[in-house]
Amino acid sequence: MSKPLFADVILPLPLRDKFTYLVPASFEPNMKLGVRVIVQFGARKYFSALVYRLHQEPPSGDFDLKSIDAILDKEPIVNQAQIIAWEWVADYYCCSLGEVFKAALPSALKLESQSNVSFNPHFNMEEELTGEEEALLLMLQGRGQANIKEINQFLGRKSSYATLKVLLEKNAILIEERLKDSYKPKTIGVVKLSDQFSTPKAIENIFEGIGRAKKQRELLEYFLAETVFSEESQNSLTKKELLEQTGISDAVLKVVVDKGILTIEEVEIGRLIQNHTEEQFLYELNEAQEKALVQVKEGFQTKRPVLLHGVTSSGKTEVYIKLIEEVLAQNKQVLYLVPEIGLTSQLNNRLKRAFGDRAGIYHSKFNDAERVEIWFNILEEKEDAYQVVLGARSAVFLPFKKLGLIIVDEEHENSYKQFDPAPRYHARDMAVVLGQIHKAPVLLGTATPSFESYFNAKLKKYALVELKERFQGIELPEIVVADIRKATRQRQMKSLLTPELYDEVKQALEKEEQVILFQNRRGFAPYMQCTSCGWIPKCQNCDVSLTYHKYRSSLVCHYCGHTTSLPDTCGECHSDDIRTKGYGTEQIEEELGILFPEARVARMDLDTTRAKRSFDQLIYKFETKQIDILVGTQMVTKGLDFEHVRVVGILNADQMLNYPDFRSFERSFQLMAQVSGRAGRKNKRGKVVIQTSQPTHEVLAEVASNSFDLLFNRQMLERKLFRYPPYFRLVKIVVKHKSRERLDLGANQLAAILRKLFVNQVLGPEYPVISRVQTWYQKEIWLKLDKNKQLSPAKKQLMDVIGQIKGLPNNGGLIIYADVDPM
Ligand SMILES: Nc1ncnc2c1ncn2[C@@H]1O[C@H](COP(=O)(O)OP(=O)(O)OP(=O)(O)O)[C@@H](O)[C@H]1O
Ligand SMILES: [Zn+2]
Repeated sequence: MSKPLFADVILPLPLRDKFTYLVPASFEPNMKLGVRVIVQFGARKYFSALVYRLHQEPPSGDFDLKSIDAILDKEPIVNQAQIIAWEWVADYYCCSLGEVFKAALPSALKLESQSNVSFNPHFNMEEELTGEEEALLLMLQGRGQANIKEINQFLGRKSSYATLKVLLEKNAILIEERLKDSYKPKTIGVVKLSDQFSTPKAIENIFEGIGRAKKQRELLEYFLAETVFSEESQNSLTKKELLEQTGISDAVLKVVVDKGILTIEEVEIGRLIQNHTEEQFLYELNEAQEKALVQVKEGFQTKRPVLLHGVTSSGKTEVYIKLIEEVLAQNKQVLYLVPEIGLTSQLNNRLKRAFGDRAGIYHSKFNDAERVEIWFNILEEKEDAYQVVLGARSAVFLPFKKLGLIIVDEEHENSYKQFDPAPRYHARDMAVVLGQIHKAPVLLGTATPSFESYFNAKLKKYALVELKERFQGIELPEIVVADIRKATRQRQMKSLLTPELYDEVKQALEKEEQVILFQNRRGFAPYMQCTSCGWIPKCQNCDVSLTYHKYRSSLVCHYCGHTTSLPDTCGECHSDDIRTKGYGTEQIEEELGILFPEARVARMDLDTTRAKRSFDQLIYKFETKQIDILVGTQMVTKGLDFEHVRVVGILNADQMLNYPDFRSFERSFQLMAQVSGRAGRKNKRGKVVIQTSQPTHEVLAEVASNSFDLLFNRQMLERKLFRYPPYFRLVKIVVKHKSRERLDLGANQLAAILRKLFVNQVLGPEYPVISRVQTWYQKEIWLKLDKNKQLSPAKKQLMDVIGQIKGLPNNGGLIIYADVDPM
């Protein structure tokens, strides 16, 4: 007898280990790395797990070794390069492979015990069944589908898996129904003559069956005229065309079908081939771009990532497009990352113009079926697979096989970092790793580099290429700093606008030019306050004030969504004089309507862009000048390319500059330079007005003179002194508990052990700016690790300590996780 085979599988759980199962002998021939299997875990739970390793070493320990219950895939659904990347993510970001697995796969490819079970329509009814099996099948047939819990209830058992397994083997049910269901290929109805009318002779008698039914006759006549009697003599019409052209109802067609004259067949069509786009043209690069292109390629030769630092509107995108063209010519794939979904539609149009249907988008707002289809297209290298994938963060997990180039646009953006849940990965850094795995060049592009990347360039870990001029040689916008306090003192404020900004907006409108106004607060007012006692309405679940949203006339928590109506009286002193404080985008929009009644104003923030296409619609309207002034949060700042924007206003720079974080100056600079960069991109120089009550702030002077190096050098001294990135590596350890006392206890225990191990590299525990979110109190401990020392052992120690603390009695209900390179 041959030795038994074992499979180590990855379960979609935050557990650190791999789990070993026995492969039943009958499964052995079909067992492969990278296929999904159904396994039992714990007493009652079933999961789809991924086969990670196959071997013949029996696991040690005398526990009850379970077998694999079913194999879900014929072929692997992930490739080897992906697994290597996952291992890196799990190791570097201190999480389990299971968590990476969970994040990487479109959810339709993960089924858990909630999965739906349904009756298999192809089931052979002659098959012998027990009474219970039959009852269950009847139930499934009647209801269409049921989840495992419902089936347990139906059978009156804790676990019905044994029964399901038998039915699965008999081909009576589909467990992967949720997968099949959402991944069902899209079909269209095609109408044909039924077989008995396949000869011309038979057609002569075709109307006999119709009799005098007028509508049926009309329908059939049209069908015949367009098919057998037409010049092209095609043999079918789509149902849609037939009904639309004749204006006859579906019911009439059904009668003709029931009479056995016509048949309708459902034919699969690719879901993604929606609008075909022809490749049109590529722009010729100008001299500066051409030079940058050559330098980028030289950088690639050295096998290092290249940082392309080009001012806003210098034409970086066109340089990328040229590079992509060359990679496609070698028949390789390109991954083009952008920090936000909102950016994909403008860019996609530019890519389609150059590469037609070879370019396409992938991101998390797509529905499951679309994502699965893209996944398999790429995995199986199908004909209509995108060769250029434009995507947000999650696109790094696609099953690429032959990546020839990775572009990370706006590489400085924080939204590349996943905040919650694990894996808390940074897509830019993962792109660099993917580049190593695939031996593919990596290009990071931005007008305002992150300090991390710029530092890497200074250390020659990255090659640096610069583009210092705007395309067409238009000067960068003129930046004016406007003093809010002075204007208020002199009573010159026009509502929320300083006279400087008001005048610029007014002039722009007169000349039919466009304006962007930026304020990083949505809602009407960030908070309300009682004028007599100072009381501020706060969220019941979080330690934050509630934001006033006027259009909903309610107070909303931006951390947990908790919504309440407006208070009539103060919660403390019962005074009825409660006023709004500060202002968000909603208020600016309203005020502009009063200041410039003739202007068309629109707002772009989370509240106005929830619907799937709303963002694209706003951009389209602004592009086509149906909007004069666009008010928005950071959504308006990045990457967008508009022709007619002349004026950009930053309503309040103080909030950014005063934010308590070691990166706040770096971020303020990036944000202000980026939003300014939307002005004067074509034809004429733009103008930017920054409103502030600290007009002499050095960061503002640096933004105004576009002195990135000045800011960088100054800030880097501080980073070194206070041991912050990019000199040191940070790990933030977040501890949460519903009880404040238990949190304090657990956090202190953890910090004490960490101090023993890491001595003076430990900071905290401390409450972060917001000490309670969604009813959880939270504290943070920070590790500052030496970059030149091995990180892996330190992280392993850390994870061990975390496990140890969680396991202590009294620490139930404590959540602890590590966030490596927190943003
Ligand atoms: N060689 C070229 N020929 C024609 N048009 C060009 C060329 N290069 C750039 N442009 C146009 O100039 C504008 C700005 O270029 P692009 O959007 O590529 O700049 P960018 O450097 O990516 O800017 P940002 O950093 O602000 O996103 C675009 O409308 C682009 O189409
Ligand atoms: Zn809240």
